[in-house]
Amino acid sequence: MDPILILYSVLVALGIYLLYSRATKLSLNDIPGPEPESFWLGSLGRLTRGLVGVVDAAWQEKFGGVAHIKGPLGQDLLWVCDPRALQFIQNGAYNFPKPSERIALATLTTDNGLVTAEGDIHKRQRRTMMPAFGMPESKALFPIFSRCADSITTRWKDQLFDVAGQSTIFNINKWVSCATLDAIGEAAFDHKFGAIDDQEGEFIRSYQSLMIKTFGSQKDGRIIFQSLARFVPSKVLVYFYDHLPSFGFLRWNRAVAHKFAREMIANKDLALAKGTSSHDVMSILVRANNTEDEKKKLSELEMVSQMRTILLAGHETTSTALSWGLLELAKYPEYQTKLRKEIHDREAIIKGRGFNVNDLDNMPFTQACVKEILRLNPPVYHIHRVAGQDVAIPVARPIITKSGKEIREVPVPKGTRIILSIVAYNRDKAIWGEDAHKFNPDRWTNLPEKRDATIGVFGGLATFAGGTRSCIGWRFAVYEIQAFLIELVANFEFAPTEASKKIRKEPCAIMAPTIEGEMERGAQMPLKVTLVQREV
Ligand code: HEM
Repeated sequence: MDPILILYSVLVALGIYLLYSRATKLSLNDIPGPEPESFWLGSLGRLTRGLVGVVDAAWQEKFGGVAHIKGPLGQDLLWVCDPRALQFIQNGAYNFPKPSERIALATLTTDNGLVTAEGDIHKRQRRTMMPAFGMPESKALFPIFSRCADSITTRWKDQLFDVAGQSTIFNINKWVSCATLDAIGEAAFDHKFGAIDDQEGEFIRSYQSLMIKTFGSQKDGRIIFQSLARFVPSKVLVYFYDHLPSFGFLRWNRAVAHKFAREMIANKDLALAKGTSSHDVMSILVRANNTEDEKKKLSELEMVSQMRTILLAGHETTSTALSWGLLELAKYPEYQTKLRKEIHDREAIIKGRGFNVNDLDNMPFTQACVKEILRLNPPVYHIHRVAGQDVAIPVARPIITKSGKEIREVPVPKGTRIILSIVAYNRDKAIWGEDAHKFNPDRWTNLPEKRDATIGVFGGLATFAGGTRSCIGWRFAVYEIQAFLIELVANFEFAPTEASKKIRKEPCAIMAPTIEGEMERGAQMPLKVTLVQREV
């Protein structure tokens, strides 16, 4: 056969194949979205460096629940806050795994724990850990949380005793961060870190503002590298992160945390053998691991990883939520006064017994404040996933495509990186009302009966995510926030300061509070604190 004819036939066949696959291949091209700011960064510069929630709010206003955005070098990404789409992705978690480049990064922060596990390994780890995070186990921790919150009260009262007007400015974040580290130490490990007394100890320092120091203020090169990292094998990436100078602080944290975790697990094993094991999260986990069938057990590295996971996932998240919450209460004194009145009224009823979880049933405004705090300023504002295969993602509200079609399902090609916007969902006006961007705890008493889709594990909020990979420690966090709020608002009044007007919602995987131009000083939340005068 004539070779020229063969060549032509091959080229024609190839052309037909390319046309066919282009016509049948799923594409996001018809889905509306913002113009990229540049080819190099796409829209990710603004999204990852601007104040948390600002770009999300603009996209939600303009494009609704779904937007096709460009990443660095023209990559296609999907940004989602539509309730039905979030529900679909979170309920089918194993079809939407975490992107490999994100797992490589998370491995540096939590090793091979629950946060980085996928598929069957995740299922096995989660099953072993669940007994430690049930309702009764979490309720039992309430007195620990109250005690740790009280340790702030004692220190602040000491400091305010001699001050005129019994009032001064504290960096709330630092105090709350230390007390919540103590709380997680006792509740999760039956260990006293003593952070509130020694705020400069090695372990404490290795966790202070960890996320800001590691993920704050990302340079262009880092954003581009992080996007291209999807093409690099995970092992190479992990090696790379292990040697990159900008992750030096995180590596130090890892060394300190590993030493602590290994000692702790050895102690727990010993206590179990002697029959003196206690009720903290890790002891429950060690016990559960000892009774599991050999094949389902967690290895030593997995146990160490779970300790790091709990420390990381459970500490800065909760202290951040509390810091933002106290700022909102400072900005809205009428709600602060209402909350304090409910707490004092309840104190009068329980007559010095100390609060317990059952008291919360009779404190609706306190509960409303906690929900509103977690709604308005979710510490984890974005979640990252990848489409494991070609998929049509359903949406609650139809989308009008660029070509003018109305669609109820978004066609998403396999491999597409998806950003789940918790912060946008939590401020969706169709769900939370026209004042969704404002702190208003009263909204919880008159929310619309019917919502588009119930997502999340707490209050219909996306704050703790939902489905198979929802936050395992959400009850722990909610009780902790309740206990701290009750203690602090009962005893102190919070007011804004000149510096607090310059607070930024810093994007660094969590929404950290920093002061404009002072990011190198870490998380700051300077509020004026005044001792509440009480009858004796
Ligand atoms: C206000 C506090 C907290 C917030 C806002 C929060 C939020 C979240 C979110 C959004 C996720 C899902 C992340 C993803 O899938 O990419 C998550 C997962 C997780 N959280 Fe939390 N969390 C909080 C407190 C805690 C606490 C106190 C603990 C433990 C004591 C904890 C342990 C975990 C763990 C282990 C996971 C991974 C679950 C899995 O993948 O199966 N979190 N958290």
